[in-house]
Amino acid sequence: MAVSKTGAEVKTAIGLMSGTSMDGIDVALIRSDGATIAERGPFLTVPYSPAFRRRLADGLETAKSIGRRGERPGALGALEEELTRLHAEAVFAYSRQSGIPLESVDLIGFHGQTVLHRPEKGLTVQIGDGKLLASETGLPVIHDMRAADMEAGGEGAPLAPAYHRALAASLDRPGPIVFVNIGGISNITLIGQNDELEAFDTGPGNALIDQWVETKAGIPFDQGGAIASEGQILRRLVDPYLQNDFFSDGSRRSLDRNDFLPPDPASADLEDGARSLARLTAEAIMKSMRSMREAPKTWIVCGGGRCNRMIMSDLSDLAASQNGTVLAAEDVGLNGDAIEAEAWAYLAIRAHYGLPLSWPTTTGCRKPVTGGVLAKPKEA
Ligand SMILES: Nc1ncnc2c1ncn2[C@@H]1O[C@H](COP(=O)(O)OP(=O)(O)OP(=O)(O)O)[C@@H](O)[C@H]1O
Ligand SMILES: CC(=O)N[C@H]1[C@@H]2OC[C@@H](O2)[C@@H](O)[C@@H]1O[C@H](C)C(=O)O
Repeated sequence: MAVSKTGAEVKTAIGLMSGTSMDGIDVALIRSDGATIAERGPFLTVPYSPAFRRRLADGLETAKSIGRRGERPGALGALEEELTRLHAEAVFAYSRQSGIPLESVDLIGFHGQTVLHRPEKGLTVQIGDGKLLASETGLPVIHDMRAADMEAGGEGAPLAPAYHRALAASLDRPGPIVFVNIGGISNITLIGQNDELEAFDTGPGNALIDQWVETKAGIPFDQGGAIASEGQILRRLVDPYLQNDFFSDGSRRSLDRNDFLPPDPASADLEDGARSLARLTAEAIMKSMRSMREAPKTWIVCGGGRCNRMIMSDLSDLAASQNGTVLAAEDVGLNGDAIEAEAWAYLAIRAHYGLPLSWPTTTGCRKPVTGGVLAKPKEA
């Protein structure tokens, strides 16, 4: 039995993330005592079929009518069951492909799929049946990690900051360090010189770009930013988004996928739209950063948006004006696709030890709060 410097036993957890891009299930593994990272395991992504992605998109529409987090109107209950079974299959595929036996795993950290996030109403809904996943995999599952934070007055997101801080501690880079996750929505975590955290969502990530290129050209995303690289920035597209109250009133720190909607398809050609929306992602990050107490020296970008070279070059130029250096996660030895799934594994271990998952400066909760609901597999 491995015991860490803090005296707590090192646990092995698999993390499962289905993010706002709704492109598939990310699977990762972490060994930790809930504080330091002892090991990061291999990573697997299991893409959803186009048909399942469409059902998830329909599920987001259906979920708009939810008033309490347990409600599952229409086909949402059936979707939840199928999503959970796909997660169980992803766990088995991960074990098979990595050669890691499930008997060596202590816990699963299960995010599920966010179908509605209305923090102003104290409502966040992730579909994903923890009990079913526990019985399918035979492993204890920690799920519903956003709920306790909301009950403590937080917005239920972002929760990855605890893990970003643990990663920052393992890197030999000048601080302050900021982690920038560019998924469907973008979010950041600043780790200050004294290890204090400041975190929030910053606006659209790739979701608007994905919707734009899908509508205009029938393709799911702008690979490498190739389409954007052929276009011009249209301020008439970018600026109205930056006028959104989210950036000025400071009352919200987290976003729903539907808080920002794509431009009218007739408003620009394919390339100019993609270029303008890539610019928007970078400018929204910078605009949100202005409220930070310290200017970061090292920027580490994770999530699929780091593969869009136009987002990365815009962000690099904007950060350079404040003496910041922008790096992709891979430049510092991390896997930029794996970080959110790793975070859910790490958070499961923290939840197991009753350690905080969120703080007033990350989600707006009243005091540091742990979370997660444990679902145990039935005794054989
Ligand atoms: N090679 C690539 N080039 C450009 N963009 C890419 C590439 N690969 C992925 N992306 C973008 O990244 C998105 C997926 O990112 P990611 O998996 O980080 O999001 P997510 O985890 O679903 O979202 P969130 O972090 O908001 O929950 C895709 O929808 C696509 O827009
Ligand atoms: C409610 C919800 O699912 N929020 C997600 C979403 O995707 C990115 C951003 O918005 C972030 O706030 C969060 O996910 C990450 C993993 C988090 O909680 O840190």
